[in-house]
Amino acid sequence: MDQSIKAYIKQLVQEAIEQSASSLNNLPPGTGRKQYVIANWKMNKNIQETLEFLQQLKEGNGVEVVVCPPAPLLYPAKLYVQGQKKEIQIGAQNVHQEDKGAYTGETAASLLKEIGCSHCIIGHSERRQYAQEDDATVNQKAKQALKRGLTPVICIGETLEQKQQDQTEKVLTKQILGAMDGMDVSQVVFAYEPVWAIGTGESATAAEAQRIHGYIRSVLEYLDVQNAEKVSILYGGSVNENNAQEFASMTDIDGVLVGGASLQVDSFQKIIAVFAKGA
Ligand SMILES: O=C[C@H](O)COP(=O)(O)O
Repeated sequence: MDQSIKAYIKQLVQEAIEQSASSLNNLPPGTGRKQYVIANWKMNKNIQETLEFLQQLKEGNGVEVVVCPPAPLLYPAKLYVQGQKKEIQIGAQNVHQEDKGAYTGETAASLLKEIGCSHCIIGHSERRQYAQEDDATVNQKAKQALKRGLTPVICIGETLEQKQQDQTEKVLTKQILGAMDGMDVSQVVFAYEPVWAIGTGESATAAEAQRIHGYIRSVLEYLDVQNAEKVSILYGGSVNENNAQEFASMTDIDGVLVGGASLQVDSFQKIIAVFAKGA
């Protein structure tokens, strides 16, 4: 990273720390930005469970509700919500970066679009860990998703070790600059998911998350000062019906990406209701 970027990032970190105190003063959430509640089911649920869940799930009342089931369930899920005329969107958990070809086991963005997906999660920490996806791959996948009309939900976040070594801002900056290379920031959604908070029951505090979201927005401003304010930045990591309200009250937290608590329709619906109040 060249020296001028390093100096700029240092300044951003300082500003984000200073701003975090003022942004905690109960400012209204998400100044006009879309509010999202996204379910990432990971490798859970079968067809019957999916349809039962979607049958019970109500619309978002101004919140963008996106359900991301495993790949084989995307099409039945889409057909079901379409048949019910429900404003619930269906998103994929992954996409391949190439248009088509000899990529066994992969799914093309064009096919996801054809079956009615609206969004695609990209760069989830589990993909980074188990499928060795790096920032360059995330960038290629996000470009491919956009090319085919899917909104990328780009996941970033530090590990526990990186947090303990005070590397959070540095790691996030690298992930953001890598993911956004040659891209228009206004076209994507970001999800800040600290790896240490995923599936552990130990979420970031809302204040911590707000400070980091403010920092992420500062880096987006560095890339595109005009559009950074429009980008929805979601928090993910042990969100549940009990802590959702605290996250929703933060000015730079524009929704949540929910794993475990999205598997039960009741708890997921309660999280949606929290964000619908502010939407
Ligand atoms: O994509 C969702 C995240 O990995 C969060 O999962 P979790 O809510 O089970 O911690």
